[in-house]
Amino acid sequence: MFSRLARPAISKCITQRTFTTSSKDSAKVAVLGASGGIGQPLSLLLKTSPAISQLSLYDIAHTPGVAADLSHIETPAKVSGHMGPDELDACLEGADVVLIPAGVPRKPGMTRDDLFNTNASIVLNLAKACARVCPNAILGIITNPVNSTVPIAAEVYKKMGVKGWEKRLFGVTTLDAVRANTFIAAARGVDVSKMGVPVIGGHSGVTIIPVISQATPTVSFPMEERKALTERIQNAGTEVVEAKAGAGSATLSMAFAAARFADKLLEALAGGIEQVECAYVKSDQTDATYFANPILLGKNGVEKNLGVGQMIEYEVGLVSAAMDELKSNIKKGEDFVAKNWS
Ligand SMILES: NC(=O)c1ccc[n+]([C@@H]2O[C@H](COP(=O)([O-])OP(=O)(O)OC[C@H]3O[C@@H](n4cnc5c(N)ncnc54)[C@H](O)[C@@H]3O)[C@@H](O)[C@H]2O)c1
Ligand SMILES: O=C(O)C[C@H](O)C(=O)O
Repeated sequence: MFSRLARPAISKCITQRTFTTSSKDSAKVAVLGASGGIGQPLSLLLKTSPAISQLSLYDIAHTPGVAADLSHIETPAKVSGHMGPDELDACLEGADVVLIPAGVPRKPGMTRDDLFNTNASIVLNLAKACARVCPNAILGIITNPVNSTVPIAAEVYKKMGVKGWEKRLFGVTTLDAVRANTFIAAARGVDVSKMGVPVIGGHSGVTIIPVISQATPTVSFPMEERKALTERIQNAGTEVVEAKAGAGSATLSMAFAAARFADKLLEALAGGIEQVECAYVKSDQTDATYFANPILLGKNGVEKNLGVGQMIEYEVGLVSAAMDELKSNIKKGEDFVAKNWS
């Protein structure tokens, strides 16, 4: 019942930042929403990446200050700050990777879907600019609700005739795996830097599905404890929102997660060692047309979708329970672009 997949290890801590590629492969990375709670610590972590030669920061506010501050750090990446729509194209020109944490976060009592009305149009407009200025860049969307904002960006790319976007568009769900690794390693006293737990599905409530039966190293739990851990991982975002009591949602752990995703992506794009990370992508693995599971990253983005793998009955039930919400979130994003396209 507890079968595991033969696939490269999913978890590698950012503190083990080992790049096999040389600086000549250095990339331009753009962060849209760079002055925010996620944007600032994420930009800090990216500034320390040996794989980045140019860090280009965009926001509607405060970017000159954030860029000036980061530019004093004694690492090679050159930093530029761009503020307001007139400077968006300059930020994106020549970008290899664009990370988008622009948009409003939750307050206590809200669901991620409650952010749709504000964040959908932000992502639509930013995706339009990316499709026009850097259509071949890899796009990593952090803005919630991820289950819907990724389909929004996809519809924009389709409408603007961008080819091959399916390999380059990612919903960044790395934080779910980071949390699963942390909680499960702690529950079993395992070295967290060696823990790898795939988290599949989407990025909200029941659509977050930790596949504990595929954890490496193997861990075993009685069913009650397995359920409790699963629910804690599903509700971890809300745990932070409530603890911050109106001051936003996860920012520091999210910045760590997005930087880890970027590290792996940049290593893979430069032709280094193959990397695996769970991410929410265009998918034919289930009935949902977008689905997160382990992805083999390569020179062009998605090298291979590694699929959901074998699961125990409990986890199969979690996938079934997620389907209605996931499909409706996807449709909501697609319908939004259809109704608001101009
Ligand atoms: N994918 C995940 O796992 C995950 C985790 C945590 C948070 N999030 C989401 O990330 C988003 C950002 O969270 P935060 O805590 O950084 O919020 P924040 O409010 O601290 O920062 C958001 C930033 O976006 C900027 N912004 C707003 N509209 C913009 C636009 N049109 N163009 C460029 N920038 C714009 C704001 O000026 C601000 O600096 C939220 O939607 C949140 O729900 C996702
Ligand atoms: O919970 C949130 O609203 C932010 C983010 O999606 C998270 O999982 O922390």
